[in-house]
Amino acid sequence: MTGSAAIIGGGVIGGGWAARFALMRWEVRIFDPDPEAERKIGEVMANAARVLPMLYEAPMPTRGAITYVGTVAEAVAGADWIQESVPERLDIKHRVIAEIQAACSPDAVLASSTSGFKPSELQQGAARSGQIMVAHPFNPVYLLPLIELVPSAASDAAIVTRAKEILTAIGMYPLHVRAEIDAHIADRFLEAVWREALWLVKDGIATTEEIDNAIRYGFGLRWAQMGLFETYRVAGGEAGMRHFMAQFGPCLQWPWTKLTDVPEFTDELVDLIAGQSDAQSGHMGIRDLERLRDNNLVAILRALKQQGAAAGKLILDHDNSLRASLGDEIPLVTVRRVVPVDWTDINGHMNEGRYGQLFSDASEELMIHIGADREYIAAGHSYFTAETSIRYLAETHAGEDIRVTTRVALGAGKKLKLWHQMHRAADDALLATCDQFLLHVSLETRRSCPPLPHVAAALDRLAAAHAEVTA
Ligand SMILES: NC(=O)C1=CN([C@@H]2O[C@H](COP(=O)(O)OP(=O)(O)OC[C@H]3O[C@@H](n4cnc5c(N)ncnc54)[C@H](O)[C@@H]3O)[C@@H](O)[C@H]2O)C=CC1
Ligand SMILES: C[N+](C)(C)CC(=O)CC(=O)[O-]
Repeated sequence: MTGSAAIIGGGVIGGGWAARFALMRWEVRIFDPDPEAERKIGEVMANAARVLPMLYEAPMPTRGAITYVGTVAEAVAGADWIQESVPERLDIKHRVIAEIQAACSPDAVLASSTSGFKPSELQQGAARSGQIMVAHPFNPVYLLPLIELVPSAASDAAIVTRAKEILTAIGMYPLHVRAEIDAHIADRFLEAVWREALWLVKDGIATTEEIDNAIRYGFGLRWAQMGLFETYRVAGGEAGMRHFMAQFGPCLQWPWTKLTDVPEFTDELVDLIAGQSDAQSGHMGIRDLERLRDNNLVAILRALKQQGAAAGKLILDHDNSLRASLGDEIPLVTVRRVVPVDWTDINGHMNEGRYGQLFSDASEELMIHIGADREYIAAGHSYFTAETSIRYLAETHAGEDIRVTTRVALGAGKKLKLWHQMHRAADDALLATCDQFLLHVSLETRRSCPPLPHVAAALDRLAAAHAEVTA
């Protein structure tokens, strides 16, 4: 699914939305009065274009065009999705929504990135409340899939359903917040943690760095994969959640929490926190920190994807939906993808083991093409690799767009010989070649045997076509 998106307000969050939509093939128009907006969004886009494709094994869709326009009306005319990401002030949001509704289609989704306002507050005085809802993202919007989708009672159910479909199609996870509440679900949670952290710094119990370490070396890792309740269920041992609550429930009466009590945000507290934060991370620029954060997120998300867990499961499903079946071009393009950060080694280039993986992926794609697919394997037949010879011809780096092409050099009886070539998309440089010999096997006897007739016939056709071109 694709369409056109209007981004109103192109700061940290609007820029992230623009990148997410454009990288998923949407045409994007942006309005932001800041004369620096184009430069800033360009930098967000560069970050996003480097890392988002690393989450996928499938080739990314063709990138949608991004256009900067001079008025809200130009941005929203004909747009299917309008994302308001102006500063967190209700008066500004009301003014901007009025301007948007004067020029947009009544059927368009009009979503706000607001961290705290309820949709009914945004709808006050609106020309058409039905199309307005909250779609609250998380920074960086181009990597983190969660969107808190919050309609009010006045929101149009059909438009909300469409909003969910669009978000899913661009790889996001719309969490439908059923009852509107200030700061939705996740920001209430973040605020609670933030308040406790402020107290701990103010009272001199911990520094900003010690608090960050308390999160990232421990429970922060658990939260990314199981969240809060599932984590605690496991912590209850064999007796599960009931036992956990019996043991820890009463503690809430103890002085363990100051959550209802807000520390005064004095200049002194701001100086204390800002000073500690400078001491902790001031040696790195914001862009360096963003890069570090993005690389770590890619590695975590890819690990979760490998396990089919939490946000990784979502990316896996989205990846599968982006996969296209092979055409009949010669040679066949069997892999088209971006090299992820977690594939590099101590030399800063792609580890040699990953070449093997890529050529193996290419063979699997070819197997699917000739009918030796999952069903065929489930029925007890497959190909095993017997010999591989790889030549590494040039360095390959994280973030590079690569493709593998495959020719059938021999397809006779149980023998299959493939010739793979790996190229960098940017300059067509030949990066590596692979000579691979496979044998058709019975998964029952684990011994070689001829393929079933339909696979043999498909292989014959492909081998003949490839031989013709090579001759
Ligand atoms: N920064 C964050 O971590 C998150 C922020 N949000 C929400 O996203 C919204 C935007 O926040 P940020 O991007 O952080 O702010 P920001 O300050 O980075 O960006 C706001 C942008 O709006 C532009 N702007 C101001 N008036 C405008 C107008 N009348 N029309 C169009 N553009 C206008 C500004 O020039 C600026 O580029 C807020 O509602 C915020 O609560 C949501 C999730 C996370
Ligand atoms: C601090 N914040 C309220 C703007 C945070 C968010 O809204 C979500 C996030 O990305 O942490």
